[in-house]
Amino acid sequence: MSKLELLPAVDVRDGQAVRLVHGESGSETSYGDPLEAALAWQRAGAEWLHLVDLDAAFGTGDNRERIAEVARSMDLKVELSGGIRDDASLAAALATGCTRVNLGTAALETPEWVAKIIAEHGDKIAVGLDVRGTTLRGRGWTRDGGDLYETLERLDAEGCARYVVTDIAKDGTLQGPNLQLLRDVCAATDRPVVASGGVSSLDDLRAIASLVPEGVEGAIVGKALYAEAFTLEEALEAVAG
Ligand SMILES: O=C(O)c1ccccc1N[C@@H]1O[C@H](COP(=O)(O)O)[C@@H](O)[C@H]1O
Repeated sequence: MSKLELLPAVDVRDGQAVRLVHGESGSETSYGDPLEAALAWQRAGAEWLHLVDLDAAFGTGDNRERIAEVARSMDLKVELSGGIRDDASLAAALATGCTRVNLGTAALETPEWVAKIIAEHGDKIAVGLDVRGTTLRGRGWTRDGGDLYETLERLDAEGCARYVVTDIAKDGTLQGPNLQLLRDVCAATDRPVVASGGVSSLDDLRAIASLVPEGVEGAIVGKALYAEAFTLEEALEAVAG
């Protein structure tokens, strides 16, 4: 079995590292300084950081300078998300030196622009497929944005390099990942899939790792790490191929 990549998450709202439940604004638990959180994951051996500007995703402002400071301070690979919806926000995101960006709303609302930047930037662009059931959600997960599988087919045809798949119903709940959704998405695309939402235990990570042969490449881990359900060192050991 190949190794599953782990991406500890640092979501930033109002300058603080936070975790949400179901991605709902107002459900924040704060975990302090985002740079300290990111450095802690790096010290623990992370190869990736999933860094999210939640205010930009919700349209309640942005944490652009704080996010850039975190991204630039890291020696590891950074996946940057939240509010990347036009040329200016994309340029600012790429200027942080991040390894790739992850687009949500733009893939639903401005498909021509997304097709153009996929053609220009290749695997520096991932698309976040944030779903309730099989309906995509954008604008801070507050607005419906079409059918998962129709959008996946379109993005595949445009050359999208990878997908970050989040089951909103699971996100931030510590109730376990939606393995069937991951299997279904992997069956519908030949592009790698990063799993997001619901991880609560090392067994959950082992279950996601069992889907590597089907196309799952990585897993984002948030609340379980902050809630100390396990350490990042234990998680990396659990999924080492
Ligand atoms: O990660 C979350 O908890 C989250 C909650 C609510 C909205 C967005 C969230 N996260 C990330 O934001 C991007 C979408 O941002 P945008 O639509 O491109 O502005 C999405 O990929 C999630 O990773």
